[in-house]
Amino acid sequence: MKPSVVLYKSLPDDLRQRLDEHFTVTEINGLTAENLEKHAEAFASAEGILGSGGKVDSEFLAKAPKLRVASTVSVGYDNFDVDALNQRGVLLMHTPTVLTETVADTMMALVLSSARRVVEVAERVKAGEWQSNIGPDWFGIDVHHKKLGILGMGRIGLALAQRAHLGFSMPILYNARKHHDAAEQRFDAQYCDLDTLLKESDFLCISLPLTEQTHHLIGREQLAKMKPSAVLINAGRGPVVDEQALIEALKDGIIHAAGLDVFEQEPLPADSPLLSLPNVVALPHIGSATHETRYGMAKDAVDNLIAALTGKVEKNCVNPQLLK
Ligand SMILES: NC(=O)c1ccc[n+]([C@@H]2O[C@H](COP(=O)([O-])OP(=O)(O)OC[C@H]3O[C@@H](n4cnc5c(N)ncnc54)[C@H](O)[C@@H]3O)[C@@H](O)[C@H]2O)c1
Ligand SMILES: O=C(O)[C@H](O)CO
Repeated sequence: MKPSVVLYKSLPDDLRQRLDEHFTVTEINGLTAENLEKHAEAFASAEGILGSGGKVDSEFLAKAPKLRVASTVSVGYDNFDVDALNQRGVLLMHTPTVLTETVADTMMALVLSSARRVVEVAERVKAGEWQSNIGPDWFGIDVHHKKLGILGMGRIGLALAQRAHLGFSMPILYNARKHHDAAEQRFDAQYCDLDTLLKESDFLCISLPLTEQTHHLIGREQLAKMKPSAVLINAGRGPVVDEQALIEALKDGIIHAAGLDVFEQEPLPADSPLLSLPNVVALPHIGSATHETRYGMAKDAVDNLIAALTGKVEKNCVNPQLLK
C-alpha cells in the first residue's frame, strides 16, 4: 500500500502526478485550524506532509501520530518547531540552493530601487508629474562603489556579495556566526562585528534566518548606530527587524530608506505606516517568486519527500542526525 501524505500547497500538474505515483495524496488548501479539523482523518494517517506556511509544532504533531517526514517548499523553516520534530523522530526537508540566485537578484533589485527611488519616480511619471526637466527632487543616491554590509553570510549572502562586488564594485562587509572563506577569497569580503557592520554599511542587507537569537536583532538601538544616509534591506524574515523601530527611524531620518521583502505580519496590513513612507520599497515576499525558481522549489520538495519516505536522503535535510 502507498503511504498517505497531505499536500497543503497546489503543485504543477506533472509534479502532482509524480506525487500520486508514490503516495495516496489528500490535497487541502493550507494548514489552517479549520482544515486540521475538517481533514482530521487524513492527518491521523499521514506519513508525510508537503507544503509551505502554517505552524508545525507539538500541537500539530499530536494530530499526526504517524508522521515521518515534513517537506517544506522553502529554505526557511522558522514555522517548524524543530525540537518537537526531533523528539518525535520526524525528518524535516527543505529547499535550499535552488532559490539562492533568484533571492540574491531580488535583494539587488531592492538595493537599486531603494537607492534610485525607482518605484516612487515611476509612479510620478504615471501620475503625469514629468512635465519638464527633472530636478534634485527626483534624484537618488549612488549604489556603485558604496559599502554593502551583509548580515547573515550564507548561501544567499554569498550570491549577493558576488553581484555587488563584481557587478557594482562595492566593498563587502559582513557578519555571520563564523567566517566565510569563499566570500573572503572570492569577493574580498571583510568579517566584522555587528556594531561595525551597522556603523560602516551604506547598504545593510539582511539575509538571516529567523531564530530566537535573530528575533528583533535590529531594533532602535541598532538603527541609531547606522549612518543617516544608510539604506536597510531585509529579505530574511520580517521579525529580525523591530518594525515599529524601523518605521520611527525612517520617519525621523535616522536612516535614509528601506527595501523590504518581508514583514512582521504577512500579508502586510493595508494600513501599515510603511506604505505611506516614500522612502520605503515594499515587496510582497517575492524573493524566490519567478516561474523557474518556484517550479524548482516545488520539484525539490517532491523529490525530498520521496527520498525521505523511501529512506534515500542525500541532501536538503534540516535534522540529518535522525538518519543515524
Ligand atoms: N524573501 C524571501 O523570499 C526569502 C527566500 C529565501 C530565503 N529567505 C530567508 O533567507 C534566510 C537565509 O537563507 P540562506 O539559504 O542564505 O541560509 P543559510 O543558512 O545559507 O545562511 C544563513 C546565514 O545566517 C547566519 N546566521 C544565523 N544566525 C545568525 C546570527 N544570530 N548572527 C549572525 N549570523 C547568523 C548563518 O551563519 C548563515 O551564514 C532563510 O532562512 C530565509 O529566512 C527569504
Ligand atoms: O524561505 C523561503 O524559501 C522563502 O521565504 C519562501 O517562503
